[in-house]
Amino acid sequence: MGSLGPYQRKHKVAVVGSGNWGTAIAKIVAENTAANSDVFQEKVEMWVFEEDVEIPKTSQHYDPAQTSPQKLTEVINRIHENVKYLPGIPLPANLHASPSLEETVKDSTILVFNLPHQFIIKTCEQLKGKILPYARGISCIKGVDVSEEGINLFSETIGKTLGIYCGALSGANIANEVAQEKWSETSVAYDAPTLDSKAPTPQRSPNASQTDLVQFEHKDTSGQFSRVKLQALPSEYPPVDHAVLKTLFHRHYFHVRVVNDVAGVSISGALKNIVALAAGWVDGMGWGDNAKAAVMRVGLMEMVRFGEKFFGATIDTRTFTEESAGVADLITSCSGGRNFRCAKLSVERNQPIGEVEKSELNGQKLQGTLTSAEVNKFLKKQGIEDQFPLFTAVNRILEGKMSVADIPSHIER
Ligand SMILES: NC(=O)C1=CN([C@@H]2O[C@H](COP(=O)(O)OP(=O)(O)OC[C@H]3O[C@@H](n4cnc5c(N)ncnc54)[C@H](O)[C@@H]3O)[C@@H](O)[C@H]2O)C=CC1
Ligand SMILES: O=C(CO)COP(=O)(O)O
Repeated sequence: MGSLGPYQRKHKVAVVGSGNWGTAIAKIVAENTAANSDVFQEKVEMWVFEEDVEIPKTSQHYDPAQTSPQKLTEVINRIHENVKYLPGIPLPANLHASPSLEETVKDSTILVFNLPHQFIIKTCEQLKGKILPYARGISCIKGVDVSEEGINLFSETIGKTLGIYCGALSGANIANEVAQEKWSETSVAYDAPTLDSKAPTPQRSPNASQTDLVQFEHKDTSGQFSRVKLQALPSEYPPVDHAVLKTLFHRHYFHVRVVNDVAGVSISGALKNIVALAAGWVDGMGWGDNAKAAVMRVGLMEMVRFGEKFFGATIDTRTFTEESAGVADLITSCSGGRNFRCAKLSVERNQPIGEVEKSELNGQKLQGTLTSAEVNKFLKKQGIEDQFPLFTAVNRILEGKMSVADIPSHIER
């Protein structure tokens, strides 16, 4: 592609995570860095939580002479396929798998985080001090960092842990469909940090240098904001803005809309997983599409209520209905997502969902079960479980304290 224009340096992009969605997003990013080599270095590093794998007999790469298991990173780099988490999908040759977190992120200016949410905090702890201080992040994680004490978006948790700004990517994106290049949309949320001198007067810091940026970050359930100082990206690099992020993620089969509402995009991606469990159970009961639509209606209402209550000052509730990350993701997840499919099977087989997850997903992870427990713990602590009857019902069913048959009467209360 063209020249660097006024910029002397190109962005180096790393993807932290290589599961089903992690690998699909790494494929997109590597395709785009190759197609836009004026802005990005072509080679993309992808961190793999290393494990031994066997190439299945059904794969064109199966070799009967290979009798012992092989390292997943070596397989990906040799045959350009993630045989365990995204089988059958050819990966670009400029995507390199690495078992080392430190090597993966070295010198990277854009970090894409894409792991099941239960692993992100530990992974970020290991990244502390290993990244460029002016790097920028995008979290593709669907989950929220909830404890009894408070809620953080994972973009915020990543940002705080690493001292960087982090946005979010979320949408109606079943990974296998996106990897097969079937058309879909997504939402990228990025509210670029501003020069401190441009900050609203009450928040302006008298001691800030021209290179300091500030970000106003949701603080806690009181709706307060904390002021976070960030290192500005050196002027040798193209600024990480909506245009650059669109160039990084948009493909002819993956249409990106970039918005500012990081909270709305993240919250809907996390909470729809709880609703998808209920949709799967209801479907497993054979109750039909009307019943599933009822669960989705109440679920969407609770998603919006949760967002307004705990992220009221920052969230744009139109995100829930107008962006891919909102109702579109709810619909696709309640049609063919893993949470939906495993919940449905658990009713049909009368088997705990955790057992279905182990037997059906080959190491992929459900996010709804854990998110349900985490959100419930938080709601209980706030004393407002009754304002979220569907979320509460899902948690009680997972805990074995309520049956799926009780959902209609419970959500009508
Ligand atoms: N799969 C999908 O269709 C989509 C998933 N997402 C979201 O993307 C995020 C990542 O999901 P997937 O890539 O699908 O993951 P996945 O469900 O395929 O999970 C497996 C991944 O977890 C890794 N892992 C296992 N133990 C680990 C450990 N102790 N530490 C670090 N990593 C470990 C595995 O190596 C593997 O890469 C989730 O939050 C998910 O909700 C979002 C859109 C679509
Ligand atoms: O987030 C998804 C689709 O947008 C995938 O959901 P599952 O994790 O339930 O498969």
